[in-house]
Amino acid sequence: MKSNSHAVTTKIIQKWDQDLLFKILDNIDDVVLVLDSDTTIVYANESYANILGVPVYKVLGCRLDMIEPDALAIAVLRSGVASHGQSDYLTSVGIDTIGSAFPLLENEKIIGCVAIFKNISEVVELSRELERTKEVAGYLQEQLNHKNLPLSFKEFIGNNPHLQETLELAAKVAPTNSTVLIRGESGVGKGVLATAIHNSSKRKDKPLIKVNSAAIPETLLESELFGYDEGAFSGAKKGGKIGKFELAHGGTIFLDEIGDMSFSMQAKLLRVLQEKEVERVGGNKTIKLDIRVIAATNRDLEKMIKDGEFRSDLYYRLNIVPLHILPLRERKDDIIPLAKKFLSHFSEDCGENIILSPEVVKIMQKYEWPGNVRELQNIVEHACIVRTGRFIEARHLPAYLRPKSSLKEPEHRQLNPYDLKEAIERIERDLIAAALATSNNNRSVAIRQLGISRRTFYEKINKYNIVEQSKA
Ligand SMILES: Nc1ncnc2c1ncn2[C@@H]1O[C@H](COP(=O)(O)OP(=O)(O)OP(=O)(O)O)[C@@H](O)[C@H]1O
Repeated sequence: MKSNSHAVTTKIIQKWDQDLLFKILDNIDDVVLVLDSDTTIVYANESYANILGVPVYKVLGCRLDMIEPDALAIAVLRSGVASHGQSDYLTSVGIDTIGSAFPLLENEKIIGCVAIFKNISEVVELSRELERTKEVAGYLQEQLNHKNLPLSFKEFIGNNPHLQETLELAAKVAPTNSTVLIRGESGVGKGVLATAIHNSSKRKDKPLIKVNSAAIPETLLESELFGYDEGAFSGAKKGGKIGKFELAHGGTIFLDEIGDMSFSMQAKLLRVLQEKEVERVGGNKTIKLDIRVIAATNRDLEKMIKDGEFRSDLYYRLNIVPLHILPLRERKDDIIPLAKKFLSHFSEDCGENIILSPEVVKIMQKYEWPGNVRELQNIVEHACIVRTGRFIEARHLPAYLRPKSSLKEPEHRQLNPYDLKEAIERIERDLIAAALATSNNNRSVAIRQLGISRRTFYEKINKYNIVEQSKA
């Protein structure tokens, strides 16, 4: 079949000689390269010279393993196995290529290799541009998700759809004077949400007074909340003391941990909320109040009512607009954006761009976060302090978060700090993981940053078992 098609060609072209063949090869856009068995370049067409930027005669006779030791053609020459449609990065000239290579055999012996490939740097650049555009689109989408939310809500990080619903409802109720009850586990951001609501209300220029009912001893809570008059009790300050309710006049009072308030205190609080006036302890004057109430709790108030621990009348008074913030384990999509937000604070402080390694991303996504966002924030802060370079690695996390294998390592084998091979491997592994993390898992960008060939890159990610994460 092949000899037939050649026969037809020779009929059309009468003078079939080497010059003509070379002219044809020089006029095609793809690079054609012929190597002999020791990788010496025995033929290169004009396209190759164009890529290199030097005339062909300068490369003829040169050994490719000296110019481009990781080139696909060399691997084909050594293995004897042809390769088709394979992409390759030419480190010496900094271009991405795609092509094929096949060995030349004579008496079953490899005597050389032919490589045909094209420069796809423009395509790679376009795909990189596409990646960048996607990133921008993602960012704009994020902005759009927040489009209905007032500016003060931008501080509240989280794109989880359920969370967004909560934020939208919060934004709707914010400009009103309605009482809001924020529910959610400890550390989910109830305080942050209360601040966002206050800051987007008409009261934003007036005080937001926070009271943590669980942190104030029962005996002091009443006077803390309502204030006292001089001589109200032994040890009372001269001139009395203004209470938190009075302080919040014109603004908002945030009653945190409302479920931890004693039953008798609940009755006093209810009276103040109903009457909208307060009487200082030991005083006989009522003080009119203009306040907005935001309460929060991590307790199961409904169960507490059943158990006789929480007053149902106060519950109904507070539960006018309930807002529930999901625990972090139920909105895992928010973990990395939150971690990045905290990282950006530390990065700003130290003037460095601190980055999470892919392994850390994986660990964070897997973990259940019983302490919610507060725990995440603490862990990021801890890691930023103990890290030595720009990258946060698993070893910078608290021991309870680290994978067992990395904890066990020192027990099983004594690390020799002078073992050069091990040290180089460690650095290689860390750099590749870091390059992937910084490039958002864009392999081409990572390869370029690392300055290694695509093949070497793949060999190494297999060798070190580096697992890329979904884009953070
Ligand atoms: N969505 C969020 N965006 C940014 N920071 C957040 C977010 N949620 C929580 N945080 C941060 O996490 C920490 C804990 O938040 P916050 O105090 O509001 O939680 P909480 O639910 O009120 O906790 P507790 O019930 O223990 O009072 C704070 O430092 C806060 O800045």
